[in-house]
Amino acid sequence: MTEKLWRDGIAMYRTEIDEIDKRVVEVLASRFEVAKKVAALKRAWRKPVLQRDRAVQVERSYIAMGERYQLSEQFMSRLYRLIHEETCRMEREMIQDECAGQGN
Ligand SMILES: C=C(O[C@@H]1C=C(C(=O)O)C=C[C@H]1O)C(=O)O
Repeated sequence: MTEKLWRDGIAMYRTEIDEIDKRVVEVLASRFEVAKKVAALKRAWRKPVLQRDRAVQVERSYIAMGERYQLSEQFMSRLYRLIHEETCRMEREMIQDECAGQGN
């Protein structure tokens, strides 16, 4: 094995990882875009940002999806909670912005 084989091999895999990461960020951004629409609906209907039952249901579904790919329950749970926390933060920010815009 020469050093060049290592460098070519790792470079190839890292390019692959970089492309996948780009897709991960794009998918996350599109999820947050939908959450902005949810926030607009909640604002109109005066509903709370945090919907605990739904969050529990989605977390379970993350864990179940992860199982199919041998991803640990702990990882899937932490991943969803992180996404959920940021989604709620963004929804609240958006709802507050709209309130400010309407002079409330
Ligand atoms: C997107 C929503 O708002 C919040 C965010 C959720 C999520 O990111 O999965 C789930 C429930 C809510 O706490 C929603 O109510 O569906």
